[in-house]
Amino acid sequence: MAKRIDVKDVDIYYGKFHAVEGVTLSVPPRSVTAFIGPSGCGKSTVLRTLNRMHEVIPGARVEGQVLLDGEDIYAAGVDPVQVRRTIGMVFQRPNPFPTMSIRDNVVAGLKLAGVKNRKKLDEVAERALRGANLWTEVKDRLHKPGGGLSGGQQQRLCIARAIAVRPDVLLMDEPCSALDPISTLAIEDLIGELKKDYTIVIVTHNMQQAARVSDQTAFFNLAGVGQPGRLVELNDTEKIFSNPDEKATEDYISGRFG
Ligand SMILES: Nc1ncnc2c1ncn2[C@@H]1O[C@H](COP(=O)(O)OP(=O)(O)OP(=O)(O)O)[C@@H](O)[C@H]1O
Repeated sequence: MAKRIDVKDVDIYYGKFHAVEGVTLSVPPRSVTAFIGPSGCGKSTVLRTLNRMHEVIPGARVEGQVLLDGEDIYAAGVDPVQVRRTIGMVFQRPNPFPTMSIRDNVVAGLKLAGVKNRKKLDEVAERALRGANLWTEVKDRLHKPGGGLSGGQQQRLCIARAIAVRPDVLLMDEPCSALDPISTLAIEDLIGELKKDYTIVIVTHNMQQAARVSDQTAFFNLAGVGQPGRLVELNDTEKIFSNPDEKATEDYISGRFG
């Protein structure tokens, strides 16, 4: 079930380095939000704090609140592993387990959670692969290794793996940057389908992609070298790309900056 995300006054540090300052934003359920901005402004850093993935980086630290349907994911007693199951993530480079079968890749999370029933696992694998628009391409080779698929198929396999555990939110960190244009379009179409069921946040360097897939766009920027990244503007995607409120946004999207 798609849920709403509210980020409230979040600051993010890597050790002593203040990477991101004062970010407040909301992501409605069943919508796509794109994060855009120049390299190093903190897009991936903010994305990772939405499911506590930054905690795997030594020294990374967050101040502020991230609420999932009003519940603070950083509250005492909240299990980060559970948070990451509820808020799934797809990375820049497709990262299936290469020697594991396609079917086992998809249900890896469920198996880890102790689900053993073969029929149930087969059902989930089919549902997730259909959801990721990959079923017809792989249904006759489910027991072949995931590493044998094309890059675009591998990325859809990773999306299937993410949705197999029925998350509420899907985070995507430049999911098409390693893909060719045809595979990119397949993923973009898929994002359009998935937003009927999920809340989606996508980091992208490709502004046309942000314009094509997202409902709202967040533009991040740096005030200067060595300064923390900040959220400059969050608005409807149509407005960001036609008549943004901030001059810095307009300069960036019109190519006068970055
Ligand atoms: N693991 C890390 N350890 C230390 N500093 C980091 C780490 N990851 C990112 N940073 C720093 O935090 C800042 C924000 O980086 P981040 O990767 O979030 O930016 P980004 O906007 O996603 O950039 P890009 O578009 O190039 O991927 C940068 O100054 C970066 O060097």
